[in-house]
Amino acid sequence: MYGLIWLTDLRNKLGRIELLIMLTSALCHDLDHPGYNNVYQINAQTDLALRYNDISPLENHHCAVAFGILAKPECNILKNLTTEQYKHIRGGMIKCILATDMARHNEILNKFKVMQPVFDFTNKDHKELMKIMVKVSDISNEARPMAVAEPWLDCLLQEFFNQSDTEKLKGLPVTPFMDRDKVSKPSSQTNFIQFVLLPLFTELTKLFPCLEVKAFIHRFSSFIESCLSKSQQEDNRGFITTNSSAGKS
Ligand SMILES: Nc1nc2c(ncn2[C@@H]2O[C@H](COP(=O)(O)O)[C@@H](O)[C@H]2O)c(=O)[nH]1
Ligand SMILES: [Zn+2]
Repeated sequence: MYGLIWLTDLRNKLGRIELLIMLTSALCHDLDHPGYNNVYQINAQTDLALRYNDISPLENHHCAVAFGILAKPECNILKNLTTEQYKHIRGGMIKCILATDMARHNEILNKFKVMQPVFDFTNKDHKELMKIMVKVSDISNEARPMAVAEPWLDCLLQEFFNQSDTEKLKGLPVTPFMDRDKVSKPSSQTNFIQFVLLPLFTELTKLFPCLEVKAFIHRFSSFIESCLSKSQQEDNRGFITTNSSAGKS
């Protein structure tokens, strides 16, 4: 989120309170995540699903935990604000964190698409952008350099497989995109990139064309780096072979 705010120059387009809402939401949006998604929570009738009546149980929980932390005097970064400012920030954070429920992905993206052609940073209704920014920060692991992205992806797949294993064990419906017998790393990622990430990035880059070039250069430079390091390894191997054969002769 911090990087996105800089890349898109949002510091000069939104107010400081909006920036605070986005940064704090991004930081808190997955607090106390149990590693099992909403579908599991609902099917397994967990305490969270019962508490939140099956409505975005996880995101409601992350948000409640965030405000529980903020209520502690030693953690309350909002304590010097006015009641009005606090209410505004709380309302904004609740909207942004609840927007990270992937079941609402299309609803939120479609709303943003509609306002795209007439987007106005000063229009109150166009604060939808803040949700999009939090969502992009949440799911854009794949936009980072491969060396950073891949270990996180491995953790995500481990989390998926753990959930589907538990679903099988408990006789619950098995979430297909988490099933180790049905998905692989490439199949999972090509689908996610094609159907979720690209449509989201496409909309955001219409508003911030600078992202397209920067993201491309970033990806391209890491691709070049990996090619270079591969060719260097090959060179090194060649060097060792030449040397050892020279030694033999
Ligand atoms: N197959 C992939 N799914 C991904 C990836 N990045 C995110 N996601 C999905 O989004 C949710 C985000 O919700 P969260 O509450 O867990 O943050 C996550 O669970 C995945 O379902 C990805 O790179 N590949
Ligand atoms: Zn989440």
